[in-house]
Amino acid sequence: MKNRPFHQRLAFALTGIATAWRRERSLRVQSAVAVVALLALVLLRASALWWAVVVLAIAIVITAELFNSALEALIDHLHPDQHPEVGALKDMAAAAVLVSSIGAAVVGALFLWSTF
Ligand SMILES: Nc1ncnc2c1ncn2[C@@H]1O[C@H](COP(=O)(O)OP(=O)(O)OP(=O)(O)O)[C@@H](O)[C@H]1O
Repeated sequence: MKNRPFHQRLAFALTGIATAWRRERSLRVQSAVAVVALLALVLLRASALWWAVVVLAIAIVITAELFNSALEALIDHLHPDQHPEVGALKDMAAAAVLVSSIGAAVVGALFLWSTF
């Protein structure tokens, strides 16, 4: 059913996060790195602008990982057999996580470089 109330759609999204958290080790590792980055912002008294950039970088990585996980689950469900196109699709989805992670690493390096 379309156009459900906001609280129901929020519950669906939170369930999605919980499912990905249980299934995906990568998401748990990325979240741990994100917590370390946020702690660094607190300890090094980062400016509001750095908070905004780092939080955005974290959100992009987590979002890419959630899409990657959802796409992998969908592909495996619809097409459990081996196929070169399935491999290519999964590799492209994984590339999205890699690109966003490199961007986040650059943001982290620039923050540390500008602080010390
Ligand atoms: N059904 C398939 N057919 C062909 N190649 C596949 C298939 N499933 C996976 N592969 C190939 O094997 C690689 C690893 O696949 P897998 O599903 O384990 O992804 P992963 O990146 O290890 O998953 P995760 O992101 O959860 O760690 C893929 O990148 C892809 O190249």
